[in-house]
Amino acid sequence: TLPGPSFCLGIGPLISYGRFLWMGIGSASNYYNEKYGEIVRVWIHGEETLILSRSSAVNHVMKKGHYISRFGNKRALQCIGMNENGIIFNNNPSIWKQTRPYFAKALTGPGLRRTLAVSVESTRNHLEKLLGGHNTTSTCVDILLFLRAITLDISNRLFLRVPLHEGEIVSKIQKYFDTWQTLLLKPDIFFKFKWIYKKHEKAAQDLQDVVEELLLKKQQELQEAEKLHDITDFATDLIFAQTHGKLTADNVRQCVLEILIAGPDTMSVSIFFMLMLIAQHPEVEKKIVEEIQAVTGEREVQNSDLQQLKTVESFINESMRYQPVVDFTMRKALKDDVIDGYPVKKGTNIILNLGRMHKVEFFLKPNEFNLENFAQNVPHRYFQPFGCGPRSCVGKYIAMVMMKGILVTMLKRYRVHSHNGSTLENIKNNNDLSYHPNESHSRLRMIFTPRNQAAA
Ligand code: HEM
Repeated sequence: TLPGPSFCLGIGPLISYGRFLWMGIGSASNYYNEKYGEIVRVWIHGEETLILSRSSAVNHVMKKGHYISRFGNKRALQCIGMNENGIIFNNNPSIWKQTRPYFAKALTGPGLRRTLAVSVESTRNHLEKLLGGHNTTSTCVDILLFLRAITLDISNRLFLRVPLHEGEIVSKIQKYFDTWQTLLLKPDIFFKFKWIYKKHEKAAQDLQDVVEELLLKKQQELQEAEKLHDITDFATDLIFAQTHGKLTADNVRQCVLEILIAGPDTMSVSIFFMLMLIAQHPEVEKKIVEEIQAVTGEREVQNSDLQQLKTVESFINESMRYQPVVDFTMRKALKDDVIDGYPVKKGTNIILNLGRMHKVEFFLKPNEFNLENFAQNVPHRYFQPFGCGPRSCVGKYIAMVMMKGILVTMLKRYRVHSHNGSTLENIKNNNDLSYHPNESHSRLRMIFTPRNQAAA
């Protein structure tokens, strides 16, 4: 039998579901793995749910073709437009199979090659806009807002290419994410009380409306253009697919929405954690800055440099391992199976607890932030921040390039410090749909000091 709390006349399922709603998905998963081991059976919404943090079990699920669906309340997914639309929580395998290739095309090949230059330019522009006019040695920056604006701008330049109001959209993306996180596992009864979830519905609708407007602008531009631009983009491909009846309008809008939120939801917080780790580990900063200087000198980072930025790469990997933003991923078994000797029924929900997996196996100093953890080659099965197999992160290559472009461009010019003595250990975090700082009470700030002035 599978380890985990006992059924006990239905009390076990009630308690475990309650724990997920109360603690958040990431925290509850860690609680159960810690208490019962690396393979645990609990219940969410009365459905059997496995929480896996043993690498053999996690890799089994990731690689097999019958775990290509996720789970979540259907009403919640309808409310945020993800039900059978888009890609991230599209639980209809045949529609998901139609949409994923559009993402794969945009996030690899020529798009991937342009990413570094676009990331550098966008980061430079934002740094100049925010800090350029200051003569003072240091500037206090609302860091998450800043990083979200950069990641949104990069995504827009790569995938949509229409003028947009960054501040307004960043705030709508955050509210959309909060809605997604709040509703995802709620019981059906919650949706019977419209007055309770009305504000969430509005938050989701607001972002959908903005994306609709952006798509209209894009369609207009395409109609007015005398010939197609040299570089086609994600949005253009989707609009053509809709014109040819291959994708519905709702699906196209949702795909554009998802490619725009993917960066601000994941990378901005990841880079924030990285900047905090740099601020807390001056010896690591020194190594990174020396490497950047040796490889790029006075010029901006280029694609041909990426292979040589080995310390930067180890630093990004170690940061994602030690302080992950995407701590787990959710799947559903579409067939009966056996995982690590345990029988698993079709329909079972699966949580792959990647963050914990990265701390319980293989690494030399699992509970420390230490670049030595990546000093030797790490076999893929022990380190999967983006997942692997058919439902892995389709943006994994582009995400690495964007993070390198943003970090290198910032660190070449600025030293970063935390504000008011905040450290990763003392800022409050939520570990629900993702692991991120709790921003409900105050905004997080960091101090940027120009390197030339810091040296003087
Ligand atoms: C630090 C950055 C990022 C991390 C750690 C991350 C991690 C992940 C993980 C763990 C998954 C689930 C994989 C699975 O179930 O096996 C995922 C899915 C996904 N990611 Fe990322 N991601 C990042 C950035 C991005 C970016 C920049 C994009 C696109 C611009 C992106 C697009 C997606 C999409 C579309 C999916 C859903 C794929 C599907 O369901 O078929 N991600 N990501």
